[in-house]
Amino acid sequence: MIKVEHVSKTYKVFKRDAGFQSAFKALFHKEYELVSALNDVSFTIEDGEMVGYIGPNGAGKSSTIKILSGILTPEEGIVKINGQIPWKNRIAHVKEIGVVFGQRSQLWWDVPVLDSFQLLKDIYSISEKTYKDNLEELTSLLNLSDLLQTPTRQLSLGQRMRCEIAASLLHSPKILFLDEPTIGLDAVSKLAVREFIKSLNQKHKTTVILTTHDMQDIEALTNRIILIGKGRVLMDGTIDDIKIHGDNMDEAVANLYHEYQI
Ligand SMILES: Nc1ncnc2c1ncn2[C@@H]1O[C@H](COP(=O)(O)OP(=O)(O)OP(=O)(O)O)[C@@H](O)[C@H]1O
Repeated sequence: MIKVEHVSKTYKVFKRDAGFQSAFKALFHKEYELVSALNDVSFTIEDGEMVGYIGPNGAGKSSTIKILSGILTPEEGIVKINGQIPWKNRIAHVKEIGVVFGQRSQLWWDVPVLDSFQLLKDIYSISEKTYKDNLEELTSLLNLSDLLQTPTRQLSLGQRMRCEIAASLLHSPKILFLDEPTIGLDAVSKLAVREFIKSLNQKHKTTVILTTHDMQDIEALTNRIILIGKGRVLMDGTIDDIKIHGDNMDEAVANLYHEYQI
């Protein structure tokens, strides 16, 4: 179970105007401003749920995922994931979660994908049997057999994303965080990724939290949606609760953003 209670996160940002003069001044006198990313965010997600976490650019989605995965520490509030505090019990926690950031890679760029998988096996202390079984299943479901010997840098975006998803699941995590997993993918690759996530949730009861701007992803995968804007949870409901705001999902979500002025 994921329990998020009254979480707030503020970034301290170094403030500097453009230009040489200002760069020189900044050597002696640094000015900072505070950017509020999350403001009193609370929600609970049960085991095996698939939840869409949506909101406009800068709403606080990635910050939430980073806090849930233990990369960031909030100033206020508490998060418990299967009884553990992500940023405190980091080693135990990372064994429970898989994370895919669509815009970043967790694979080593210059080595064949299989070598990255082997490294992850060692990092996560995955047993020989679990590794073999998972690799076999993921290779077959994500159609990886022709990609495993290829260095990551030579893969197309869609090929890489399938490998990233496999990499995040080698250690059989109970929870999967997906931050824009289909960004930039063509229609065929998007469908393949969606189908895989759906079957993963059905077969292994993996809890999935999905952030995306792609409303087709949301419709295909989730029923529950948490809408966040300007760092606050504005709505926690179903696809139907969203759909009543427009003729289709994109329009409904745009209308909601407009209504909430986010
Ligand atoms: N490392 C950082 N340093 C300073 N400010 C940051 C940092 N990361 C995020 N922010 C700010 O925090 C706020 C929330 O950002 P966040 O990346 O969580 O939003 P998001 O909902 O994931 O956005 P997007 O849909 O554009 O990816 C924004 O105002 C952003 O500018």
